[in-house]
Amino acid sequence: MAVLELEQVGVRYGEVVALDQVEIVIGRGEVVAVLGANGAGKSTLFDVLLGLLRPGDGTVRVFGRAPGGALRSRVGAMLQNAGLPGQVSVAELVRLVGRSYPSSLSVDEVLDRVGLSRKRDRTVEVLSGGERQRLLLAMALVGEPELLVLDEPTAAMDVDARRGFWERTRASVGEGVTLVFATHDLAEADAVADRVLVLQRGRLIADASPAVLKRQVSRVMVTVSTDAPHEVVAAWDGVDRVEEPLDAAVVDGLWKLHVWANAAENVVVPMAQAGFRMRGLSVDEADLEEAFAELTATTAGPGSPAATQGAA
Ligand SMILES: Nc1ncnc2c1ncn2[C@@H]1O[C@H](COP(=O)(O)OP(=O)(O)OP(=O)(O)O)[C@@H](O)[C@H]1O
Repeated sequence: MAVLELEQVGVRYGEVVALDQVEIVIGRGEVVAVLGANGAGKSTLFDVLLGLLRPGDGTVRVFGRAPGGALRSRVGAMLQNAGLPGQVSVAELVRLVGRSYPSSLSVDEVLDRVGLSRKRDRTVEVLSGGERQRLLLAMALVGEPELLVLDEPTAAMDVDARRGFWERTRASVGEGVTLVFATHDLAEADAVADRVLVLQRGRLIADASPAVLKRQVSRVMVTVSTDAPHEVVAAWDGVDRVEEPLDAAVVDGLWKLHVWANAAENVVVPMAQAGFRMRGLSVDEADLEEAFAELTATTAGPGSPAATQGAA
């Protein structure tokens, strides 16, 4: 049985379409990253999954039932800007949250897992931003949930803190626990998740493994001196764009081209097969973040052909 099932889910805030015909099925034990720019609909999606918001359209099922209610005992959540009481101690707060679950980890164990043991008797108000995040994670983990929903859990962390956070989270999440988290960072999604969902203005524009998504958005720039005409190269499959550097002279019947393509072989193989000459060949990988920003920026609205369906 699927852990999460969204069918044609739509949410509007007045004129703003926050989720638009979203279809997602997530199975037991999957680790899924939800990516998207600010305002893409990630938090709205999480509110819907947790039963905090009822969608205007479509249906949502969590463990086969409507979200919220009694299901809360099977779900651990860490929401953005969650309010925390300031005067209570770290250990007390985790203990209180643990009591709301039918079975829970011991407070000391969960604080150890998130690296907060030394702060157990401190009041919440004196914690640093990163420590608050770890406390929120402890609160999400204490009830041994089968589904863990984390909304931008590492937003306030530097690179080292992020690495530590994910090491602890992955170590704390047992076999069969389903983890869904939001992030702005494709590299983080790649490092942590088996599957990436990309939201853009409320629409799901990609649903794929990080490797497939990277291939989809990855670009290389091939630089080559050749006698292949610009327009011929531009017409090959997988080639996005061709530029001739303005300052490059024709030397020995060859001119320099910069070719952006989704793989170097899409340039080099047809060039060799057609018998064009190649000299000074070099290949540069496009930056992953840049390529991803391009995907979310250029993919048009409804019915976009760039949508990648099906986790590979
Ligand atoms: N309570 C609300 N009232 C009106 N509009 C809202 C409300 N909550 C969200 N929105 C709008 O819905 C859209 C989706 O917002 P949402 O918070 O889900 O995006 P997000 O992907 O989580 O963004 P961020 O990365 O900034 O957290 C945005 O345009 C946002 O302005």
